Amino acid sequence: MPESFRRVPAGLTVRAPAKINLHLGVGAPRPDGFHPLETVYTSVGLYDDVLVRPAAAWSLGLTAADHVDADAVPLDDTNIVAAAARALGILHDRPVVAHVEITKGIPVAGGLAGGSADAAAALVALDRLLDLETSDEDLLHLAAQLGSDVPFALYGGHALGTGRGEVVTPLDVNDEPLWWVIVPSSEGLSTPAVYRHFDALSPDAPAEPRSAEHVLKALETGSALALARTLFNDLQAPAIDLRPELGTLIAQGEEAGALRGIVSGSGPTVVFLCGSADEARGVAGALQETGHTALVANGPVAGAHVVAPPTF
Ligand SMILES: C[C@@](CO)(OP(=O)(O)O)[C@H](O)COP(=O)(O)OP(=O)(O)OC[C@H]1O[C@@H](n2ccc(N)nc2=O)[C@H](O)[C@@H]1O
Ligand SMILES: Nc1ncnc2c1ncn2[C@@H]1O[C@H](COP(=O)(O)OP(=O)(O)O)[C@@H](O)[C@H]1O
Repeated sequence: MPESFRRVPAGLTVRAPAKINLHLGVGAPRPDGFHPLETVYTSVGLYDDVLVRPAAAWSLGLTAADHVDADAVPLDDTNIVAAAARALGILHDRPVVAHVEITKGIPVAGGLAGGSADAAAALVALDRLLDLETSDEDLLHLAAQLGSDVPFALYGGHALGTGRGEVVTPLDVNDEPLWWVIVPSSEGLSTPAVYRHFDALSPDAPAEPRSAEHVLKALETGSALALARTLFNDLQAPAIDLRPELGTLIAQGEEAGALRGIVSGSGPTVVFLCGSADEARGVAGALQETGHTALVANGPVAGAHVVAPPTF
């Protein structure tokens, strides 16, 4: 083929999902300030996309869905995507620059790990764009440096999280789709603030976090009802103490037919596990009638993955 017909790929898009903690056991803070966790992550079909294009200098743009507060996302060096680019640059000892466009479907500061999804997507996208050939081991290591939830966003599926959440073991369990109704709040909650409130409310928290055994057993059965009975979140009490209306919302969704409602991670998003797609649509409709944003999604879904072929 003549050289003039060879085209250089102009960009690619990597998609990464939101997470829900099916179990979130939190222990007393460690000497480094982080809390030891035993958590079961699951990924759900609510996504952020990260598009990267070759560029001579770094630039970052954002487009957001209606239910996402775009103003809450910094576009300067403090964006976690910029931190991901710096971390890759340090590893490979070269500048990592690109034009990056984030398209956010995951609510900000919602307990759904949206920033972590962006970081994971950016690691994969920039690695591909610049042909860095970063090993999986190095990608996971960089992900853990960027945030406790970032390694899981690379994996997706169902997984056990230990350490401060960054030690991720994929779970080979029943992959029957689970149907969720996701209800974001108009204002986010700060993760560190919710952990601090956990410490204030639970001064005698045991060093070892509560085991995830019940959720793990329920996941093996593939029964949404069995799983609903075992959902557990140690950060729910502090999140509801900070935002009492979340308790009312949980009761409202359960009355509307959800098997169970629970605060997602550090909140304030509330997620409802439903028995089927139809039941999820019914619960979402009932909550929408009372003025809530209610999104239907299923999972588990894949972690960070390329969705668009290179554009020419
Ligand atoms: C609570 C969880 C549950 O999955 O998720 P979100 O609900 O925020 O999405 C996670 O632990 C959030 O993980 P992530 O948001 O990546 O946290 P990081 O950036 O690592 O840490 C932010 C801050 O949260 C607190 N933190 C985080 C993780 C942990 N195991 N113990 C902590 O005490 C610390 O104050 C830390 O400075
Ligand atoms: N790409 C990003 N997307 C969202 N938030 C970001 C991003 N980069 C930095 N942030 C900051 O991180 C904070 C936590 O964001 P997020 O990951 O959405 O929360 P959570 O862990 O509760 O899901 C935000 O309030 C924002 O200030």
